[in-house]
Amino acid sequence: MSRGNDIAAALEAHRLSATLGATEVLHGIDLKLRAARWTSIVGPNGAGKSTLLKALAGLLAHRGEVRLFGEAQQDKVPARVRARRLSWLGQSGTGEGSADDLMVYDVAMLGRLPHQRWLATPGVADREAVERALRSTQAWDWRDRPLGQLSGGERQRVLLARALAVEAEALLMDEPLANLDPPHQADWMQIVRTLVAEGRTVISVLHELPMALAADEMVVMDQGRVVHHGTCDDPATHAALEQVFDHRIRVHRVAEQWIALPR
Ligand SMILES: Nc1ncnc2c1ncn2[C@@H]1O[C@H](COP(=O)(O)OP(=O)(O)OP(=O)(O)O)[C@@H](O)[C@H]1O
Repeated sequence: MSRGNDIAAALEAHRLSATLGATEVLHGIDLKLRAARWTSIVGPNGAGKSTLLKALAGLLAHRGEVRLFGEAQQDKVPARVRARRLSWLGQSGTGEGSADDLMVYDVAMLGRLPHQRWLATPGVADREAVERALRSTQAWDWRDRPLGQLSGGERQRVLLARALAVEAEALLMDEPLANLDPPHQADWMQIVRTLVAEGRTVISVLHELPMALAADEMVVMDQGRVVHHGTCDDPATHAALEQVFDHRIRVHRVAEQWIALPR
């Protein structure tokens, strides 16, 4: 179920379906994701979370409609304008191999491309945005190292910095915590809270349920459908979460946060 219609939406899906190979993996999804909120998307392996995120980001052919801040792709919004409004962090290791020879600084600077004129050199605003982003993920000290020489978690922090450097209104992240150690997971959550406090919208696919439950809202998926969309402190959201994981987990309140324990 989607939440009410009286809210400012950052992203909306109407009857969204997607087919991969010969298989339909998203089946007519209707969804309205609030602006200036952090929404987590959760569900079992193969539920369609990454596919939904890619379709919302405009990275995947689909049927139905996706609206970004009220504008449909069919409205012919120029790609560069869209790229300034929506930033994407894909699953770790997918599509990044070709960046291995690039220096960390240059990888983060790629996030500024939507702001730069064709073949123009980066300006002061670009350099400042990149430094802010690399410092916020504690990757600044590696700025002169090639991406390919970093560990999985270090690399993830650089790719997060690239996504932050866009300074977009909406950030879509697919498993952003992959490879991050607990302190950097906590840092990621702090970064997300700061972004949301600035009025930005964050949508993240997460397997780490306690982190996912720290979001404002949760979209619970199963078998290519959204089976629930609600706030993270709503008992109905916890019930939906337990249901899609076959009641193999249970949501508890511990030290003023929600956690999910195996049962
Ligand atoms: N290229 C493809 N061709 C056919 N089916 C695909 C293809 N890619 C993915 N799928 C299927 O689409 C479904 C949804 O995949 P998706 O990656 O969106 O799931 P997910 O919820 O993100 O899973 P996970 O938690 O394992 O990352 C899965 O059943 C998957 O096997």
